[in-house]
Amino acid sequence: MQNNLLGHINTPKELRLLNQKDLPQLAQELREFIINIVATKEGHLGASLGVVELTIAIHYVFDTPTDLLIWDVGHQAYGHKILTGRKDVFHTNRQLGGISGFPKRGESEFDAFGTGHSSTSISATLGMAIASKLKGEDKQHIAVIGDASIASGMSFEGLNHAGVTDANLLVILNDNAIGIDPSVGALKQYLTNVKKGTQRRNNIIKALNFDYSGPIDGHDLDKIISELERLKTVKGPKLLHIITTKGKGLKQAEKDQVKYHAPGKFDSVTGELIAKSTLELPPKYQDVFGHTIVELAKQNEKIVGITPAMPTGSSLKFMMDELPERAFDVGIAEQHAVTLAAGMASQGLIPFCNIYSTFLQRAYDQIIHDVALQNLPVVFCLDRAGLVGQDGATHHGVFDLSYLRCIPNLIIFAPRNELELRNIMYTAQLGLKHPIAIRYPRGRGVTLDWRQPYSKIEIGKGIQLKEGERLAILSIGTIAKNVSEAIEGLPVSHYDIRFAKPLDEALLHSIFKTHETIVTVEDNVVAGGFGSAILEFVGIHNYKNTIKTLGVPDSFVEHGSAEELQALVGLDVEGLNQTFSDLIK
Ligand SMILES: Cc1ncc(C[n+]2csc(CCOP(=O)(O)OP(=O)(O)O)c2C)c(N)n1
Ligand SMILES: CC(=O)[C@@H](O)[C@H](O)COP(=O)(O)O
Ligand SMILES: [Mg+2]
Repeated sequence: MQNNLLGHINTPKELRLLNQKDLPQLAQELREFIINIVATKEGHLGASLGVVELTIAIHYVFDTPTDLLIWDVGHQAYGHKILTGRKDVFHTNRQLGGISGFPKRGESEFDAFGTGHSSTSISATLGMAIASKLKGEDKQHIAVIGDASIASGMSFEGLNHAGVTDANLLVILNDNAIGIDPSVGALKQYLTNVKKGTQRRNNIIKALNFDYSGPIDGHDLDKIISELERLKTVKGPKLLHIITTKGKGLKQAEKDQVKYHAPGKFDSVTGELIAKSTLELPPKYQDVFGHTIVELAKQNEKIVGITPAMPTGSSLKFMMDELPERAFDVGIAEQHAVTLAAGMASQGLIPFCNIYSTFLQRAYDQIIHDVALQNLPVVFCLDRAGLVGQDGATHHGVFDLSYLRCIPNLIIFAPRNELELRNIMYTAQLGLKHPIAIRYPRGRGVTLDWRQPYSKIEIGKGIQLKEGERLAILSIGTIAKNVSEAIEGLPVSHYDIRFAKPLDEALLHSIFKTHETIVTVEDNVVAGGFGSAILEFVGIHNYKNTIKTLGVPDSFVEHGSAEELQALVGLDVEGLNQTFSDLIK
């Protein structure tokens, strides 16, 4: 047997020169390559390990990049990146200045479509197939989508459309029966029945006019290759159902698929996680949310919890474990999650709808039309607000203040620390007359002793944190920590305005009358965000003070650690200190 096949392969063209019998060895080498690098550099692991054979087979059979290949979400595309010219830079994956953790058009001609958010692949690939037809081009269009992502509404919109076209579209359903957390819903049950052969006659995919084949073993290279060769000759929309194991090839990753979705650092030989000491560290905001909702829900039976497919990430899992009948994982279905919450609120329940800030973008009309317009008191908990770090541009939660602030009826609050998060959750469940959005970041807070007695927060009230002269700094949310450190020793005032809406106008009037220069600080884009709200206030009241708005600039911020990215946009302690010091010179 030939040794070190991967070492000689940099492109799919070179891959296609291999003898098919050597491909299992290549699969083994590719797996080891991924494991070795992700073990130290971190990133998504299980999904890429599960599609190693599929990745090789697709590039072996199809003429990529002429044939167009789209990876849904894209967190499983590490093997694809390595086989398409990025092996030597793969160690820079997700790091500042390095390659992206997701497919990206600007990064490679093999990345036919940028992804990161799920369930876009069928629509995008169908669009490409229709474009090829109109342009008279003869090529293949392949979407690879997981069992959790295909259950999303957008995927069904794509399938529904594709089924009445003659588009040359191949959808490969990579069914490993898990998303990040175990897949949920009736479709999961349906797919299980298909696998058991009890659903042969009423095939949903066939009913949508697709040529359905499978299910086949997605780790059997010969089987996949021969099926892909056959499908290449079939006209119209086709769906190949393959069964794989998430984490395939690393024992621990196969066993604990949730943990090894993105495990952090681990031992590449044993697979054991490298434990970080969490002693004496403040809690994650997610865990504060998770424990607090359980505490509150035990006292208030109207409280329900909702997550679209992120129970572990959001820590709603704590409530799902303790109060399973009142906590709902609805799958990758942000739009449904929001309107479901609206329905519940219309009947007197108090839904805490926890959605990552970036994923809530998908449910924008539902927030306006179903929640705010009817003034239903849904409690939105927007996790991962601000710069999230290595997931990069697709995942930063830096738009929410802008996209929410223009919506009537909606209260928008950003806690400065864990206690504020607990207290606003406590306040919200006491009963609000409006919906509220509470935004907080990924990761740890600042307060070790965070389980303190609850106190009610007055809606629309900001607070002064430090008294100074001339310069007033107005911050919102957890960026207050950087501001506090940056102003140590400086004669400036610092206010935590807390509510982007409604603004504390009385406090603002007093600030504008006592300070010449005002600086706003937020970890949201400056366009339309908190600073813009202050500028609107200034315009309405005709203040002549000098105003400076600091935040994320009007461009997409790439990947890197959250600290590096904050520094990049001038929101780190040093950058803020420099700006403030210059202003009081
Ligand atoms: C719109 C959206 N919601 C949620 C997520 C978070 N997310 C990323 S991967 C994933 C699970 C995907 O599961 P599946 O499609 O089965 O792929 P697998 O990881 O099993 O390969 C989720 C929920 C996302 N990327 N996009
Ligand atoms: C691919 C994807 O969308 C998720 O896996 C995301 O990376 C999770 O982010 P957190 O690690 O912040 O939960
Ligand atoms: Mg899956």
